[in-house]
Amino acid sequence: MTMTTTATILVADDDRGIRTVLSQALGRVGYEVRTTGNASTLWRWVSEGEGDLVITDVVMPDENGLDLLPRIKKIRPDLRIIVMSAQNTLLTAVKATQRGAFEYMPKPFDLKELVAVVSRALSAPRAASSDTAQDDDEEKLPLIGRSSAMQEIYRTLARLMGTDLTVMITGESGTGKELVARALHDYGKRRNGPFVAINMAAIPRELIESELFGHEKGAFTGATQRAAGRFEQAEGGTLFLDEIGDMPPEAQTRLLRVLQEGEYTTVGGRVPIRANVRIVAATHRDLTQLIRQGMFREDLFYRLNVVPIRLPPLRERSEDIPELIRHFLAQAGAEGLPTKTIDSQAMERLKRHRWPGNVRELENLVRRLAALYSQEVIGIDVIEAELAGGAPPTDVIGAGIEGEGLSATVERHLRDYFANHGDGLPPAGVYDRVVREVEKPLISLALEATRGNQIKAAQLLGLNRNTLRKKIRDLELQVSRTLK
Ligand SMILES: Nc1ncnc2c1ncn2[C@@H]1O[C@H](COP(=O)(O)OP(=O)(O)OP(=O)(O)O)[C@@H](O)[C@H]1O
Repeated sequence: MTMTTTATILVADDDRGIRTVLSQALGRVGYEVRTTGNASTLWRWVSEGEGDLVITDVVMPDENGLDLLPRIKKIRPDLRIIVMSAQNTLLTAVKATQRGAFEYMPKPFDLKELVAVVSRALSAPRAASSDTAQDDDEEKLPLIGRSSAMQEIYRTLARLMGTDLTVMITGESGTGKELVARALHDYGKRRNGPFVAINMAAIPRELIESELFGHEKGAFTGATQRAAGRFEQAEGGTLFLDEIGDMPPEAQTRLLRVLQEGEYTTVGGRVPIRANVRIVAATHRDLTQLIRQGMFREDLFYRLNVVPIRLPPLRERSEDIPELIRHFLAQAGAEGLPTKTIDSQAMERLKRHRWPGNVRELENLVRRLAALYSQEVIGIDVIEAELAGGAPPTDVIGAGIEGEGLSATVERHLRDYFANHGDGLPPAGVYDRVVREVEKPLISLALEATRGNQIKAAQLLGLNRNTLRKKIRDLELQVSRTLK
């Protein structure tokens, strides 16, 4: 390591406690430390050419630290800046990185880690900083939640922004893996290229290779013309391989070759094609167990697992639930459904729920609340009834919860719904709204059971294939990529 011990560090934070702690910790390692509680003093020091490194807070009385970043970078492009913030959203992490921060540290942080980051920042080579993206203040946050688990994820995402590293996202179903994959793309350097997703569990196994790599005319029966694969479609962008644990062995071997050699051939083709895609993979399965069972190639795992991101189940970050609920209620409101709030007792109950279906389950519940209940404030009774109704389904239609038939369950829901409107009537269009509520899970489950095979799903449902296709479109079910 270079001689960094005489470096001067400028610290700006309006919290005196933090200033003291940082002074002590950094002073102990031998740095010189100057602290201030406001942005203007920091700016003065920087513009006078002082300091070798800046550590700044975001929210300060006179100015937002993030707004200071571009100005500092302009006059002193080489000055390293570490941003610390208790305002912990993905946007803060991303903005800090976009505006040229060396590192972003969500508060509270580990002092040892901060000291390590400082030392890295001072010794890192002064390369031209990565191109900064346009930043859009009004941008909608794609990921909600400020739990420490989510903050760690934002931090990783911010770090990955300037890279093309392969990422493996693991987590239970509905924890937001696809959303994270999209954020990696949308905030990364390939954001102007395509984002292409493919779900291994939703495509018949025998078609996966040709879906991924494309095929030549005549490569197999039915291949009447050349078709581009997802690798080709994702050229210059990101390829999201969802449910990678379901990839058949031959496709695994082919994928491994692409990752090793950077080239692939189409099914039936001979000429190697250079691949220019960033790979993000995801799975809810335990890949190490699949490796042990001989169902997943270990060498492929290591090629994919360059940067692992583990999304924790919702029950491990229940402090995020109120914010997620507000977000989904607002979303429902923006779609024209009545706006609602949840009272505190109901909220507590929701925070205690185990959420086996994670954020997706929560999102669906909030949508039901917005669509099916007339009261503006949702109380504990409604929540209890809803959570009971979401109990695992039994295997026979007609034998629903508490021994009552499906029809009886539906009737009970509808009775409540009508009753909730007292003497008035619910908003017009009840028929379509209710039928949709039933159709959506039914079709979704049928597709899941047939691994996304629409012909089989149509047979199972007893529907004409075209009718099924239309319903999938109308209900906005995503089939080829993710089974919702
Ligand atoms: N942190 C979050 N903030 C806002 N919405 C979220 C968050 N996490 C998940 N969601 C929403 O929950 C739903 C499920 O997320 P997503 O499809 O990304 O999960 P997944 O882990 O990929 O699920 P699966 O493994 O079943 O494919 C989506 O509608 C997504 O928008």
